[in-house]
Order: sequence, then structure tokens, then C-alpha cells
Amino acid sequence: MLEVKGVSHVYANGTRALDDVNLTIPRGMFGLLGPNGAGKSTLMRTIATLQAPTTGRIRFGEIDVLAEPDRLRRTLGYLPQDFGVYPRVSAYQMLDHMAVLKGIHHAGERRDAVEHLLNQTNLWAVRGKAIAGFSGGMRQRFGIAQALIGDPELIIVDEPTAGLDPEERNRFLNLLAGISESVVVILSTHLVDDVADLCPRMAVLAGGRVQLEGAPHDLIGSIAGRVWRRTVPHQQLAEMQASHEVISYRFFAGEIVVHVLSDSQPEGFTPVSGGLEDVYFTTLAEARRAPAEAAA
Ligand SMILES: Nc1ncnc2c1ncn2[C@@H]1O[C@H](COP(=O)(O)OP(=O)(O)OP(=O)(O)O)[C@@H](O)[C@H]1O
Repeated sequence: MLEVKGVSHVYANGTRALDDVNLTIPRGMFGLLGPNGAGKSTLMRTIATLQAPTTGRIRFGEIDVLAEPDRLRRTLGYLPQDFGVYPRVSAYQMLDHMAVLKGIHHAGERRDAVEHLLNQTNLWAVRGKAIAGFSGGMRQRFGIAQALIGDPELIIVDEPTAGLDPEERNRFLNLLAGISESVVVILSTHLVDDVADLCPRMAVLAGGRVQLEGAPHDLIGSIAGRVWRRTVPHQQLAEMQASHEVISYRFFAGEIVVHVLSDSQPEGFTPVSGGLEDVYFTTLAEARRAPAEAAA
């Protein structure tokens, strides 16, 4: 279990990227959902001991993460949002090298581990090819292979499916789901579907604060009977936004499908069985409104 308590982070330029974040993350897949700039990467890097928070505490089981970063690193697998450079060495060589860095010094043990990871991530056939020539999906699968070296108990993946085509995305998410049973996996993403498909627990981060936490199923239940939809010509959108609590809208066949939140049925609207996307957009709308109301 990972416990994040009262974690705040203020960057040197004064940006408060995390503001009193409290989370309890059990074994299994945990979705951390939030829009661009929400603070997800800052939180992921902080848990991964790559940067220290301004205040707060983090525990992973017996480990005091901020006081014993090396101890955490030995049991951590981290797939950052961006590796930056991709080396011209083969996937096999790179994994072998990284396994040495992770402390697997026995050659036979290392060979077994590297071969197992290449098979697990479906990269065996391309093990001799340079990573620099890999497609986006292959790179992400390589990223998971390197994160899994040494059987980590805490795995952090930061926006892993951005830019993947649907088939590669599925392959990647299935791979993650397969490893998440006995370890803590934190999946940071701005894609609601990634969380809805896979995560038994989740939180929404926005403006550096945890806005919502729970099981997707329960959170969807919490908005049941309060989400309504109506299709309108796009000229009417501004009017709709002024008169209703619009949580989302999308263009469809030349018109706009509007979803609104309301305790009773607004005129001209039909009920929708809300999904996680409605929960997410409702949460973001409320998060945006809170500072505006406080200022007023
Ligand atoms: N090194 C830095 N110096 C100053 N501000 C930063 C730094 N890194 C991030 N920020 C700011 O902190 C806030 C949170 O950024 P962060 O990258 O953690 O968000 P995110 O949720 O991961 O966003 P994205 O989905 O766009 O990656 C943003 O306002 C960002 O501009």
C-alpha cells in the first residue's frame, strides 16, 4: 500500500503544482486522471523519488520514501512520460544493461530475466533491433519491459498510451492489467477510457488537488439520475452554457450533443446513464467553479 500524506510542491517560479495531496493506493491498478497541468507528472516524479516535495510524507509499506529513497528505488519500476532519447542499441542489449544497473549481476539470472521480459512484452521477435527504430507502441512496450526489471512492487506509468493506435493501446493496457494483481500500479493519464477499462480504484487530480477518489463504479453511481442530454444546433451552445450546467459537449453530424448536470429533468432533455467521462467532466467543472466562487 502506498500512502501519500499532505504532499505539496511549489516550483522555484512559484507554481504550486501539488496542493495538500492525500491518497491511499492499494495493490492493483490505480488510475490517476487529470487534465494537462493538473500536477500528475509532478506527483509521479515525487513518488518515484526524482524530486522532493516542498512538504508532506510518502510511505510504501515499510518504506519511508522521502527518508529512504534508495530503498524505494530498489522496488520501483518507472515508465516516464518521455524517455527523451532512444538509443541505437538493441532492445536486448539495453535491457541487459539496465538489469546490471538494477543489481542483477549473475549473467545466467540476467539472461533469464531479460528473455522473460522480452517475451512478456511481445518484443522477442525484435530483440536485436535498435530501440531508436521502434514504433511508438514498441517503445512503450520496451518502456514497460525496463520498468519490470527486478520484479518491482511499485510500478508507475505516466501517460503511457498517448499517441498509440487503438490496437497498440489495447495490447499495452492488457499487458499492464496482467501484471497489476500482486503489485501497486499507478497509471497516470488524461484518458478516461484507460481508467474506466482497467482500474478498480481511481482519483481525479486538477489544479494540484485531489478532487475525487474512489471506485469508478461507485463514482458513476453518484451521478446516476443527474445527467441529461440534448442535441442542439451549434449556435445554441453559448445559450445552453448560460442557462444550464453543461459538463460536456461534442460535435455530432453537424450538431452538438450537450450533457448537463441537474437534479431534475431540464425541459427538452432526455436522461443519460452517465459514464466515467461524465463523472470526470463534472468533477473538472466543479473544480473550476470552486476558485471562482472563492474569489467572488
Ligand atoms: N520544472 C517546472 N518548473 C516550473 N513549473 C513547472 C515545472 N514542471 C511543471 N510545472 C508546472 O506545474 C504544473 C503541473 O505540471 P505537471 O507536469 O505536473 O502536470 P501534468 O498533470 O503532468 O500535465 P501534463 O498532462 O500536461 O503532462 C503546471 O502548471 C506546470 O506548468
